[in-house]
Amino acid sequence: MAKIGLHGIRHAYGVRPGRPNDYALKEVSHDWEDGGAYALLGPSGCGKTTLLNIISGLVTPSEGQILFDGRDVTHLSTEERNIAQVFQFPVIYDTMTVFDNLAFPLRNRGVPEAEVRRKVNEILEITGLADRAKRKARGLTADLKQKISLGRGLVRSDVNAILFDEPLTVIDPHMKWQLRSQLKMLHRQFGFTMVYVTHDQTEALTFADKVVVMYEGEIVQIGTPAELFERPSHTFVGYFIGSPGMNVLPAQVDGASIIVGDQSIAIDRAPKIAGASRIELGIRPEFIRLGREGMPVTVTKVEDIGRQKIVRAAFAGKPIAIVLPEDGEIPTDARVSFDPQGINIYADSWRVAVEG
Ligand SMILES: Nc1ncnc2c1ncn2[C@@H]1O[C@H](COP(=O)(O)OP(=O)(O)OP(=O)(O)O)[C@@H](O)[C@H]1O
Repeated sequence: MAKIGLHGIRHAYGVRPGRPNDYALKEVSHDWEDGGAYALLGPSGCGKTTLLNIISGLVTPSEGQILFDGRDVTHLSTEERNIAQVFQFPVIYDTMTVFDNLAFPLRNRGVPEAEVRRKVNEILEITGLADRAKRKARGLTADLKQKISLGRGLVRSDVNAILFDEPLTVIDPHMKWQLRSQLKMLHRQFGFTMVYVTHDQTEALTFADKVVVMYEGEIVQIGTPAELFERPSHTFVGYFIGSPGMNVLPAQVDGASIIVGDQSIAIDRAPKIAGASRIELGIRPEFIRLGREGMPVTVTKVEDIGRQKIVRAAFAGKPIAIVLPEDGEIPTDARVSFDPQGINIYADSWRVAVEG
């Protein structure tokens, strides 16, 4: 397994890019730890596959360098980079048995047959394919075929990294959870460096130690699921992670107070906002207290979602969401207060530090 270094990577599909928006991938400079499980998360078109393909060698970046354990691999092929890949749709040999499909990447590299059998049997158990080992892949369901693809990605222990591009798209919803947990377990067991592309936050948050959130060709935050929840670096992260997402309200700063509409909210210290043209206050629905004290709010709708209620309301003329426990009370003259722990200030969409 390898540490992956991305140094000044940018990529444009068109020739002679000029403006920042000509780049499908804007500047990326990060080191990804050896043995880390990373998820690339973001909406369609934000550049996830482009970045994954740059790591695998399917795309050569317009600018920058990729290092595996310090060695420059920017111009090496996927094969030379020694990477395993699992794509959205199964890539398997229909005429081979399940066993032979799994054995293929090992036999291809001259692994001794006894070792091939040991390793393939292990993967057959993990993927739940053992009872179908002798069957031809042809005629199996899409689910099972994709399990073979996953197994082929996992069967080699000598790869530098395993890359997954939305691998569970064709998998039945109830089996997705099971496979995700198996991948996580395998990661713990073998310490593979894994990069997993998805646009599904649940998938990213359950699979990865570190989630890389992308937006419009940029990495906007790399963090643990807890960091993304508690301290979103960019308003997009707040909006994209969580259900419902973070409330983002237009605001103004007056010393150590944040003004939203006609309400003033005291914070610990004045935030650093010099030169910013747009200030926003971000607060997750879980950090708003609804009761009889605090600032006025007008409740517009209550949605029951099992163990919790989502209250939709108007605050200072803007719609907000509040999460309450199932038995949470909603007074007639409802008021809200914001938990200071949950307040984030954004200047031009980026979270700002509060001056110390
Ligand atoms: N081969 C290509 N030629 C030209 N433009 C491309 C090519 N591949 C991707 N793009 C563009 O680059 C941008 C990023 O695409 P990319 O496929 O990396 O995003 P993504 O986040 O993986 O999206 P999705 O989840 O839909 O696969 C998009 O605007 C896309 O249209």
